[in-house]
Parts: sequence; C-alpha cells; structure tokens
Amino acid sequence: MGKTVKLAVIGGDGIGPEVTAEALKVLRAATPEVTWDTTDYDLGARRYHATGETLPDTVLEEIRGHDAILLGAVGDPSVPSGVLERGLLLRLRFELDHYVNLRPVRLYPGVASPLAKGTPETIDMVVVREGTEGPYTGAGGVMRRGTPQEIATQESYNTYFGVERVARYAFEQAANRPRRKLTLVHKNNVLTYAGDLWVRTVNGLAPEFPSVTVEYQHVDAASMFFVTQPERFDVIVTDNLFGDIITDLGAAIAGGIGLAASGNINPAGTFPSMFEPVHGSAPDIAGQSKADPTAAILSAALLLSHLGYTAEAGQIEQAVADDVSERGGRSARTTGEIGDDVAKRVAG
Ligand SMILES: NC(=O)C1=CN([C@@H]2O[C@H](COP(=O)(O)OP(=O)(O)OC[C@H]3O[C@@H](n4cnc5c(N)ncnc54)[C@H](O)[C@@H]3O)[C@@H](O)[C@H]2O)C=CC1
Ligand SMILES: CC(C)CC(=O)C(=O)O
Ligand SMILES: [Mg+2]
Repeated sequence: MGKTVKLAVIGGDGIGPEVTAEALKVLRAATPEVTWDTTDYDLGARRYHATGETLPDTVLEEIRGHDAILLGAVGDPSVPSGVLERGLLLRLRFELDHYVNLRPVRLYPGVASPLAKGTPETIDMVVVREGTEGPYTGAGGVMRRGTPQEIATQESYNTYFGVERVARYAFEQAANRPRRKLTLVHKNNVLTYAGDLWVRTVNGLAPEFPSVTVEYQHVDAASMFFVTQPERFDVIVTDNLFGDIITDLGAAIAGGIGLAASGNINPAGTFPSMFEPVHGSAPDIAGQSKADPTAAILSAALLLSHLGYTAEAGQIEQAVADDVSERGGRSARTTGEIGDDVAKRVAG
C-alpha cells in the first residue's frame, strides 16, 4: 500500500492559485502510489478583506501538523504593501524556521537565455539564501512619519547561530556537487559588521570541508558575473535580501521567472518545509490563464525530493526539461495546457 502524505496547500493571491493547481496535478501524476491528504488554506487578500486576518495562530498550528506545504504566491494591490508579505509569507518562513531558502538556477537545454554574449553551455547553480534573518525580520522603525524630518530605519539582523547553520548547509550542498565550489555573496566592503560575521563564519567552516573551494564576491560584482559569466557559480550562500534579489536575476538568465523554483527548508524536519515559485502573485496577468506554472511544478519536484521521492522528482524535472526544450516557435499555451502537457509526460 502507498504512503499518505499530509500536504498543506496555500494558493494565495493573484496567479498563486492558478499555478498551484497545475503543480498539484503534476505532483499527483508523478506519484500514483502516494495518497495526498491535502488541506486547502484560504489565506491571502480575500481572507484579509473578509476578516482582517493574515495568518491566525490556530491556522499556523494546524499547518505545523503537515508533512509539507505547497504555496503559490502572496500579495495583492488591494492590500497595503507588506501586510500579506510580512504577516503571512514571512511569518510562515520565520515561525516554521525555514532558515534555508533553496533556489536552483538551471538553464534547461533548448531554453533561450537573454545573456548578452549568447546562451552559455550551462548555467547550473544553487543559491542558498538565508531565510529567517537579515533585513527581513521587521526590526526598525519610523520617527516623525509624514514630516520633512522623517527618519526610517530597517535593521539587518545577522546572528552567528543563523549564519553558521545556513553556511554549513551550503558547504554540504557544495561538497555533494561535482564542481565543489562555494561562493559567499555579500557586501563586506560597506556592510562591515554583518559582512565580517559572514566572512569569518564561512572561513571558519572551510577546514571542515577541504574538498570545497571557497570564493567571495561582492553582491554588485556577482550580479555582473551572473550576466557575463554565470558558469563561475556552483553553490552560492548569501543573506536574505541579497538572495532575494539575485535569484530574480538568476531566473531571468535561466529562461525567465516562470521557470524558477524554490524551497523554504527546515533541514531538521522539526516543522514542515514549504515549496513555492520564486515569483510573486503577478497581478498584471492574474485571472487570464497566462501564467507559466513551470516554476510551481518544479517547486513541487523540490518538495518530492525533500520528502525522499527522488526518482519521482527526477521524472518531473525531465518532463519539464522536455516540455521547455520544445517550446520554441510553438503558439502560447494556457496555464492549464502547460500543466496538462507536463502531467501527461510524467504519467506517460
Ligand atoms: N513569494 C511570494 O509570494 C512573492 C510575492 N511577491 C508579491 O507579489 C506581488 C507582485 O510583485 P512583483 O514585484 O510584480 O513580482 P512578480 O514576480 O509577481 O511579477 C514580476 C513580473 O513577472 C511576471 N511573472 C511572474 N510570474 C510569472 C509566471 N509564472 N508566468 C509568467 N509571468 C510571470 C509578472 O507578470 C510580472 O510582469 C507583490 O505584492 C509582491 O509583494 C513578490 C515576490 C515573491
Ligand atoms: C515577497 C517577499 C516577502 C519575498 C520575496 O520576494 C521572495 O522570497 O522572493
Ligand atoms: Mg523575491
């Protein structure tokens, strides 16, 4: 008899529910032996307008009882910026201690990259973004708001505990990849306190991983090299903000934001990990069946891999690779058609 997996599903806002439906379709097609015991959570703008809630404590406690979470995207123009992003998405990441935000950047064969020098042979890197600290904690404040004397501060928190655990995870990733290279991306020439902690922590761990080559890049130069020499990178470890920014850039060089997947991982398994596309709720195309569900589908593959279904995850990745390599010159498909096509390849 197959296994039952308890899955919390949070479609969220905008294109979130549209792409999540396709990810679930493909997930089910890839795992006929698994019973997916799904719970749909109505969280996001609709609930906020109806009740004023973003993530009630009772719902958070219920979500904790699941094996994993599949999330679409959060944020809507009808809600003040930050309310849902902080109150729902970041609250989930922080409360469930998703300290690893894993974001592969991979150019599939046959996919056009917009790079100036043409499409390189390979782009295959993994960004390990810290997920619970940095400037995203919400620390800071505002004085004299709305006056010409207004002062706003937004503090970046970097603890040794937080940096060490994510850097160790990144070293372990690098040690298990063929190129065994780890690049720390920061801005230690200006952010001297935080940058110094990151550099010392990474250098302090390096002797434990003698097979891994360690490199440092300032985030501005790294952004340039993403475009000019993406093959330089294997595993990148970086803070919450830099990781957020460079992974949209990573998505762009690897075929577009519609293909970029991510996992918010709690490596110890104390709480369920959460899988979501890198993109947001894309209000500009919501409700038009125009969203590419591939990022959500690949996020479902990361979910499967995290739960130990590595062969099934590989099948999804292969189905996506085949699907995207045959896109050139074809007429545009709807969100549902792409999901159907990938699901058929997985099942077939
Ligand atoms: N993880 C999350 O839930 C995230 C939420 N957001 C929120 O989403 C909202 C919109 O943010 P934006 O800055 O516009 O970023 P976005 O990623 O939603 O959209 C940026 C651009 O990419 C396009 N795009 C995104 N996903 C696509 C897909 N699957 N297929 C085709 N095109 C796609 C959009 O149409 C838009 O033109 C905001 O409320 C923001 O705070 C933003 C990023 C992540
Ligand atoms: C909406 C933010 C909270 C997050 C974001 O842009 C991301 O995680 O990529
Ligand atoms: Mg982002």
